[in-house]
Formats: sequence, structure tokens, C-alpha cells
Amino acid sequence: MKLTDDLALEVSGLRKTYGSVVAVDDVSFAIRRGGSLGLVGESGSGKTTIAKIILGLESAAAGQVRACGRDRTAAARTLGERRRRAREVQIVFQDPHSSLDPRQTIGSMLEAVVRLHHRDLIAGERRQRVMDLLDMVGLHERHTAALPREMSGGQRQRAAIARALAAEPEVIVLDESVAALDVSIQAQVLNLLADLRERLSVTYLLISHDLAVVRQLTDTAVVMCQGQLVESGTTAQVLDDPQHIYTQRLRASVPGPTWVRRVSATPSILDEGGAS
Ligand SMILES: Nc1ncnc2c1ncn2[C@@H]1O[C@H](COP(=O)(O)OP(=O)(O)OP(=O)(O)O)[C@@H](O)[C@H]1O
Repeated sequence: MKLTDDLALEVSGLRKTYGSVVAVDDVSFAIRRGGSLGLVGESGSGKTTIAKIILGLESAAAGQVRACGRDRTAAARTLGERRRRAREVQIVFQDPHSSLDPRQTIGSMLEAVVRLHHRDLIAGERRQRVMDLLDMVGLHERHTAALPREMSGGQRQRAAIARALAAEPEVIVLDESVAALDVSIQAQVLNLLADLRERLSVTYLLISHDLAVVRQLTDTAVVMCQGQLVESGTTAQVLDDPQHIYTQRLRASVPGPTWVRRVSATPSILDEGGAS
């Protein structure tokens, strides 16, 4: 794969094993600056492992990860390097309950991140930045004093998005970020994410098993099956005209507004007896 500077994120030949399990097997994809790519696949296909390697939470056995043209495959050696990498890629997890510190108010959490990444700002400017971040995600000044448990699930996820934005990252990894929310709240947060992408030109890597979410938020998609990338293309191509049998089964197994039942209930869409 050609590595170029107008790409926000590039993953090439990535491999990760856990003992005898090959979690990620020679996976390559790229996202242009401001683009949004959906990483699709059923549970255990290797999606979160890829996210962890991109974030530096796991090391790869082979392959390369680059963000904004800079290699980040090897562990960061200095604090400055870790901070710079954090400004390149941030993550929003599925469950803000466990990803937010339960003892820290939303305001102090955001101010700490602003302070870490914008050391030149004075106190008043930092406070203003926190207000701006809250406003960007549809929260209010009163939420600065709130603890995570005093907020609704949707508000907590908005706070987690604000925390990611506080670093002004080039790329945000959204790892099942709306999966735990009620459907109506999920729609609001999806709209917020779409608006933010448009306003900030931020790049998304969206990890989801929910094809409707992938359709709404991404313009390209890759499909993972048992650690391998089996299909890639524009989101419309992949979802409307899937070429690989796995993607076809994945699509057929997802109930949606226009869902037609084509497969019987099965623990895995890979079970031969499961699809009919
Ligand atoms: N820390 C670990 N130790 C051992 N095996 C692991 C570890 N993390 C992941 N795996 C294995 O690697 C494979 C890929 O897991 P991964 O969590 O990346 O999949 P996923 O597609 O993100 O699934 P899910 O949507 O359920 O999170 C699975 O077989 C999983 O059991």
C-alpha cells in the first residue's frame, strides 16, 4: 500500500496473535483526511484489536500503523510523543459509564484534557474552551459540575465525545459508541457525530456491528471475518451489493426497518447450517 500524507490513517499488513488465536491477519486499509470508514464484522472478528493497536494499547506482531503520515507502530518512547499521538487519534468507547472517571466532574475532566494538550492557554481561556466543547456536543454550562452518574446515558456519551474533541484530534475511533444507547438517543448522538464531522473535518474510524449505523456515518467500509479483511469499498457498494458471501450473510442476519428474514437464528453467521 502506498503511504501518502493526505491520508489521516493507514493500516498495512497488520497482524496480531493471542497464543494460537490469530486475532488480526494481514489487514490493510486507509482513510483520507476528513473521511469516515466503517469497520464491520461480527463479534470476535478482530475489530477492537485493530482499534487497540491504533491507539497504542496493544502492540502488533507485524505490519504498520500511520496517522497523519507518521508511524505509530512502535510504542511511544517519550511523554511528548505520547501526547502528540493522542492529538492525532482519540477514541470514544461503547460504555461511557466505565470510560469516564466516576469521581471527576465533567468540567474538571475536560479542563484536565485541555490543559494537557494546550499548555499555552491561561485559566480563563481553558474555561472558555471547556464551555465551547460542551456547546459543541449539546451539553450546558450546568454540566460542568455534574458527575457522570448524575447524567443520562446520552449525556455521558456526549461528554465522552467532548473529551475526545478536547485534544483536537485528526482521527476519532468510535468503537460501538452508540451501541449501548436507546434507539431515540442513539439517533441524536449519530446526528451529532455527523454534524461534528462536517463542522470540524475530523476523520472517523467507526467500529460497529450495526449496518444502519455504518450506513449513516461512513463513506467507505471494510468487512472483517475471523481476523481477515474480506471485502472493502464504498459503504453503498459494500452494504447494497456485497460481493463476499460473509458480507451477504452479515447483511441478511441484521434486522432493520426493511428487514426480510432470510436466515434462521444461529450463534454465528459462519455456521454452514445457520444460513439457509
Ligand atoms: N486479550 C486477549 N487475550 C486473548 N484473546 C483475545 C484478547 N483480545 C481479543 N482476543 C481474541 O481475539 C479475537 C478478536 O477479538 P476482538 O475483540 O478484536 O473482536 P471484535 O470483532 O472487536 O469483537 P467484539 O465486537 O465482540 O468486541 C477473538 O477471538 C478474541 O477472543
